[in-house]
Amino acid sequence: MTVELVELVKVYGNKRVLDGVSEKIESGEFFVILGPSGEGKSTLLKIMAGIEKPDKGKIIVDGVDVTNRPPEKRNVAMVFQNYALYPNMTVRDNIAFPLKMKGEKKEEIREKVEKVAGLLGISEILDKKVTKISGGQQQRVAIARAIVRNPSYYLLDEPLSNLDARMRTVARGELKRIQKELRGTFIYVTHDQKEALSLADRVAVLHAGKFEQVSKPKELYDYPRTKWVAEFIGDFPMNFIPGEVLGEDVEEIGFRPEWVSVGKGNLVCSVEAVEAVGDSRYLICVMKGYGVTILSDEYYDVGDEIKFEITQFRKFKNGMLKE
Ligand SMILES: Nc1ncnc2c1ncn2[C@@H]1O[C@H](COP(=O)(O)OP(=O)(O)OP(=O)(O)O)[C@@H](O)[C@H]1O
Repeated sequence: MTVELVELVKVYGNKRVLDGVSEKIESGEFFVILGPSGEGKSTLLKIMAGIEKPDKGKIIVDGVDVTNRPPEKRNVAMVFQNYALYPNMTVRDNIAFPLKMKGEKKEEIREKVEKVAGLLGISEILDKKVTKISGGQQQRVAIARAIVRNPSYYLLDEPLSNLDARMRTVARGELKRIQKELRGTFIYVTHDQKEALSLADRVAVLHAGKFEQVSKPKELYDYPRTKWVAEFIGDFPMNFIPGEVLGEDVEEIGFRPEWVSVGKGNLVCSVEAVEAVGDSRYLICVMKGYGVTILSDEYYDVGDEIKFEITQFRKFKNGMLKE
């Protein structure tokens, strides 16, 4: 199902949390909404769910205006950060619950629950109480319960945030697989840019009440449309220096820490701090009075002077990519 956001506006008190958000989310797309805390991601998701009403704008699902429909009339699956399972029930009964509420037949329920449990790899624990399974398993039960109704679209609000770092990486891969198998339209909210880049078909960066950029992950990383996006995406922000420092006739030059070749070239900087990540080192340096971070495979120490050249860069003017 396609989900169309049309000029959505939401105001709380005197704060315009959403200030005209528009985008068409395609059927079967894994669409990630990314932004720092407090930018209105959850508000946007709640509007899509029908829990909150927009002050202006519309939500169109497969051509039908659902803006004024309550959640139960939208056939939408929701998985939130603080999913609540029914603690006194088994895994099976938790997953079956929404189907029972709909009055489906016992045999049908059984079939559907077993199918979705297989998809999520929790068939073995169906008859355990949810209080007797791990956090990661509980997370899957919550996802299973949300998807068992075969909804039109899926809304996920940081559903992996309760897992530890390693489990999260595994769970991401699984979620992507499930989405492909279901051919579902997944709309996923996170503040974690790594998560966004690894999961999404397209990422929408929410900033100042608008989608500042909607792009495929690689394009978002390589061609950020604004300086704000360039600094928000990446383990380290993109470096910015005035164009004239490099002899370029443009206001600012932006380059990522890895868009350099260290040990050659005619630029020189001095190392102020070193941050090791795996096999590589981020060298936090000063060049002609400007702070730059560059990635190096070689070992350098604080105080070293190093030569480098920039292998690719982007031009920016007034905070916008100039192309
Ligand atoms: N019901 C409400 N009443 C008043 N203000 C609200 C309400 N819900 C959210 N806000 C405010 O709207 C802004 C956006 O909140 P929202 O939860 O949507 O952000 P978020 O991007 O999801 O952040 P986080 O990642 O921290 O959850 C915040 O400033 C928040 O305080």
